[in-house]
Amino acid sequence: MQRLIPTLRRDQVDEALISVINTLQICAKEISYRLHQGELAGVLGSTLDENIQGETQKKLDVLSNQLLKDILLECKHVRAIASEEEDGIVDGDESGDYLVAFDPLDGSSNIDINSMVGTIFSVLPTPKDGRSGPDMFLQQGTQQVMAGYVVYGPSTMLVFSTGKGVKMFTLDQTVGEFLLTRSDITIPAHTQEFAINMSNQRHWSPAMQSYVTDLLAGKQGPRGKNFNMRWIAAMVADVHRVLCRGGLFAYPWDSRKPDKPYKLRLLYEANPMSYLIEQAGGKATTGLERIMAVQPTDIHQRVGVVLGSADEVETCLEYHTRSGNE
Ligand SMILES: O=P(O)(O)OC[C@H]1O[C@](O)(COP(=O)(O)O)[C@@H](O)[C@@H]1O
Ligand SMILES: [Mg+2]
Ligand SMILES: [Mg+2]
Repeated sequence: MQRLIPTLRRDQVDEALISVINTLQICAKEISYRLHQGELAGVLGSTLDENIQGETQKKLDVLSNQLLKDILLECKHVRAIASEEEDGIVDGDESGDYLVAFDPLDGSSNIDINSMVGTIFSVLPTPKDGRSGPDMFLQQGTQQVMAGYVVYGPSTMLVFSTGKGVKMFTLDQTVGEFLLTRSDITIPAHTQEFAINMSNQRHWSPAMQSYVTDLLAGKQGPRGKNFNMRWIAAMVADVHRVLCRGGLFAYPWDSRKPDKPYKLRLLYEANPMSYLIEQAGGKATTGLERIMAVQPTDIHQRVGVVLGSADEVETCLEYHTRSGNE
């Protein structure tokens, strides 16, 4: 089975980027080890702090963030990092060619129940126009040179793309190395499976409500087929399932908190996952436009997300278009 670094060299990935990916996989192994020790490592539970988004931080959110930050900033190719758990960006090496944005621990609510969580990352080129600070990160998702995630499940998997398809590596615990287990991932265009937090249904836009109502109507409804539903409550795990067997994943606009109508973050969650989904032949939209075409205006910005099997995403968009994209 192929090891990580030789696989990247075969794909002619540039050495600086290989070094960034290598740094990320070192962090992943460290986080994976702590997670698998679970309660024994004393890392479960919450802290008394909130992050910039007003969410209570879990001990593992803080620990994973610190690990990624410390190790990435030691890599001379990293110009700066931005994290869901940091107020602002943190500068690295002035001459670094890459910026790394990450969600250190995705699916935090799953930590204490020993369910799937992950780490999501996105690598952007350092702009050469003299920009500094957070502005460096305000690039469209189409500019990403690499994106991926680590899913800490029954096995730990590293899934990423450098623009040449999606590859999946599995951590071999016996030798401590990520080995290539699947490549050229392709998402089927059709699906009969969707993932959405149904408890928010009454807060969605009329278009989204009517789309999901028709899915639930099954064979007797306008879609003429039955759909299955799954919700792991960790985007990383739900998107992993979509990459493995197709499906539609959505966290759409909702009216619960008018000042915070979206849940998922553009830089740390939506863009990297969209990059993978598109690399695997799927589609990723906000409900209005391609996610990777959104021009970020703030590093912590949030967006609506509808992604997955191409034809199903298109169908969902038709409901939005018909209702005038309200
Ligand atoms: O609480 P809900 O509505 O099920 O939301 C789950 C969603 O929130 C998230 O957990 C947000 O990510 P964080 O855990 O990094 O804050 C997503 O991974 C997931 O899709
Ligand atoms: Mg997250
Ligand atoms: Mg998180």
